[in-house]
Amino acid sequence: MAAVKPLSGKVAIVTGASRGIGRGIALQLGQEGATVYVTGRSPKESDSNEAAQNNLPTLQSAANEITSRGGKGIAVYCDHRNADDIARLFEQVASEQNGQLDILVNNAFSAVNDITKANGKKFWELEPSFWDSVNDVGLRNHYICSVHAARLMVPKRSGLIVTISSPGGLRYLMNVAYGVGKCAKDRMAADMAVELKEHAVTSISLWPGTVKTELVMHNIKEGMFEDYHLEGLDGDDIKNIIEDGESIEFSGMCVAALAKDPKVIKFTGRTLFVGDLGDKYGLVDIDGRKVPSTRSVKALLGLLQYKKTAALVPGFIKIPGWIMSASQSKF
Ligand SMILES: NC(=O)c1ccc[n+]([C@@H]2O[C@H](COP(=O)([O-])OP(=O)(O)OC[C@H]3O[C@@H](n4cnc5c(N)ncnc54)[C@H](O)[C@@H]3O)[C@@H](O)[C@H]2O)c1
Repeated sequence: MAAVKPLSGKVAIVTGASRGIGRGIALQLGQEGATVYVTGRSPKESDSNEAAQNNLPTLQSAANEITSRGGKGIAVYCDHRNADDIARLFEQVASEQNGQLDILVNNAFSAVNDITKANGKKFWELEPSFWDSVNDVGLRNHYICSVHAARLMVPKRSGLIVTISSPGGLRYLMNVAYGVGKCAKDRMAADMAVELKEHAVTSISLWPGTVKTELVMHNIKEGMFEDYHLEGLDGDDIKNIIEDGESIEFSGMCVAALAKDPKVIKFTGRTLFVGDLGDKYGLVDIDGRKVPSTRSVKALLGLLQYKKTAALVPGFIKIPGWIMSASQSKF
């Protein structure tokens, strides 16, 4: 008889899971046996056209792969810019799962291409609508999803809400709208934790490292990084960093490890780095590589292209989180 998988009987929603980090998280939760609702935009809208034209994966293929890995994948078309669509998604899950929702992963994001195209432009040189492109799906939608999820989780005194963020939450990165959105997500996860803790529901923010998603790999092939510049690095440096990045599934391994941890509430309110969770839970990426922490001095030097110095620094030396936080003090 096949062994029962650790997340068998658990119900998860992963938003924006047709491709990228959301897809990787959904696959890993499915592999551990969960029923996973994966969302993406309507097939009539640009997402699926983009997928078909650019040979990117589709939402239904994510659902099929979850099922083939031993979970149950359910594809739901939901435009996360639209509050009614979001409400319908949670109604569907509540009615099909008898009010049970164990895991919400706030991941959907609509601005990867707009941000790449905006490279080098100041906020006043972009249309004000750039904010909406980044933060309608990338922030507002996560708040709305969390409201609906908490309404299902609080009465059951159980649940895990993971919000996918990035180092843009700590300091200026790429552009103003991006950093403000990420900083707000970290704060949203922390403030939700204050109100959820007495109800035994966990809320954390998770920072992946650099991830070689299908879309950025496609964009590299299309030459979108040729004239790109970021923090003193040029397009070739950025391409190398992305190509050397972690797989879309490593964040998923971390979310699955958190979901399996009976003491996960001890992390509530915190912003966690995937590299640190890899160390804690003994995880390696699907290609067998160890993923460095965003706090690793060696990895940071490597990212800044000080490769010779990085080679001399032991991998276990990490910048304490409080120093990173204090270095960006508002006061
Ligand atoms: N890629 C990286 O290196 C990296 C690193 C750290 C953090 N992040 C963060 O991870 C998150 C996901 O990024 P990604 O790189 O995987 O993005 P992606 O563009 O590859 O995937 C985004 C997903 O969201 C979906 N989506 C977009 N608009 C939608 C809408 N209106 N309704 C429903 N679904 C919609 C897309 O279909 C897709 O499935 C973002 O918050 C990003 O900032 C990414």
